Amino acid sequence: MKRSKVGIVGGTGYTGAELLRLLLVHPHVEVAAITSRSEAGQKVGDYFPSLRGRTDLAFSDPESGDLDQCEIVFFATPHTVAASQVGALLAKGIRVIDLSADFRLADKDQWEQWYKVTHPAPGLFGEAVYGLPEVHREAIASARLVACPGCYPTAILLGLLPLLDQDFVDLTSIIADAKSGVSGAGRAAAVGTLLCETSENFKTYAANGHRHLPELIQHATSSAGGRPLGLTFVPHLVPMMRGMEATLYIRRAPSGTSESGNDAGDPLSPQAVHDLFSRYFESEPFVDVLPLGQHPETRSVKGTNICRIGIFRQPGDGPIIISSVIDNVVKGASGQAVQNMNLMLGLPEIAGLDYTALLPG
Ligand SMILES: NC(=O)C1=CN([C@@H]2O[C@H](COP(=O)(O)OP(=O)(O)OC[C@H]3O[C@@H](n4cnc5c(N)ncnc54)[C@H](OP(=O)(O)O)[C@@H]3O)[C@@H](O)[C@H]2O)C=CC1
Ligand SMILES: CC(=O)N[C@@H](CCC(=O)OP(=O)(O)O)C(=O)O
Repeated sequence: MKRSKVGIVGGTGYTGAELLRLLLVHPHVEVAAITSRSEAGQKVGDYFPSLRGRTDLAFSDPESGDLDQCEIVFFATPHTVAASQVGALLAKGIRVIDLSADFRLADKDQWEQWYKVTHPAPGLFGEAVYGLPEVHREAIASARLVACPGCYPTAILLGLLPLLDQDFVDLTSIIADAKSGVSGAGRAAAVGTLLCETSENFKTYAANGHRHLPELIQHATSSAGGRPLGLTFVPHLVPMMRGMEATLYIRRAPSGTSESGNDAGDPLSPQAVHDLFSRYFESEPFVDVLPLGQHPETRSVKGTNICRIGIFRQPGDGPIIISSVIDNVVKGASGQAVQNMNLMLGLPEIAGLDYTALLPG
């Protein structure tokens, strides 16, 4: 079978390197071009010793034209880079998967307010399909521009989805308490991610409003059929390299029944919520709903494209508690991008993504 040619813009960053790790052993595609401004001409295997012997590719300059041979190009670049460059690729019939936030929001003014810069491609607003396969699988398959979700929205939305269109849930009081490994900040991040700054330390950041908040609200509201949604989202930085955990607190709608959470017939009992999640994700290859009472761990998904979910409730009529874990660099970025690519190329969705986490890892 002929392999489809794919290219990567931003090959020296964390998500670019992770795309390489996944794509160089993918059975149906060939990485034909990978760009870096700073390392153009350098052999990929010399730059990343982990990839020695896996490829003869060298980084090329983004302006070299090497991407033109590709059927699909990934942008693993900071915000605004994809928006500046995708127009030219789309005009040549090349499909694009953007890992950055350039096309995740529907409203240009809102995007500019949160990203504090003028959007370089206003004409492409509304064009991209949001690359969360669990919601938009069919649209992704035929899309020419896919906007991969942020890592926090991936973990949080997957933990909320089955509940969003349920009348018994109070959508106005959801709390998402999320923690990310340091790699989430990218390789180019400076002092804030140094070992001395992050080890033996734990902190909130962007508690006044993280830029993933409008992305979360937009896509959760859409899955809730437009019902108004109130979400408090606070991210934390934890001293580990990879991994993300989101603890979600979801309360009963004021009009809902208020019997004890364990009563038969109570839609907010742990068993009922577990049944709902199990049915919802039954045929999803990358979402694993744990048996009741089991706590998901980030190390159980490290290096994999899996989102693992646990469901809990404390005695009384308190909130349902969902714990959702992903590897921020895989399901939160590059793995999800490959999952989207598989859909776009009509390949099995799990092709090149069937990994098990390292333990210990
Ligand atoms: N890290 C993570 O867990 C996640 C990251 N993301 C998003 O994915 C994108 C990439 O993130 P990450 O890999 O962490 O970032 P890094 O900072 O690690 O890498 C960025 C890459 O982009 C290249 N680059 C920078 N500026 C330009 C430019 N103007 N033109 C072309 N290439 C450029 C850099 O190479 P060079 O300078 O050599 O050209 C480098 O290879 C970001 O938008 C990020 O927000 C999304 C989800 C999770
Ligand atoms: C730990 C850390 O700093 N994480 C990043 C999120 C990474 C990500 O998904 O961001 P994009 O929306 O930029 O793609 C942050 O909070 O800004």
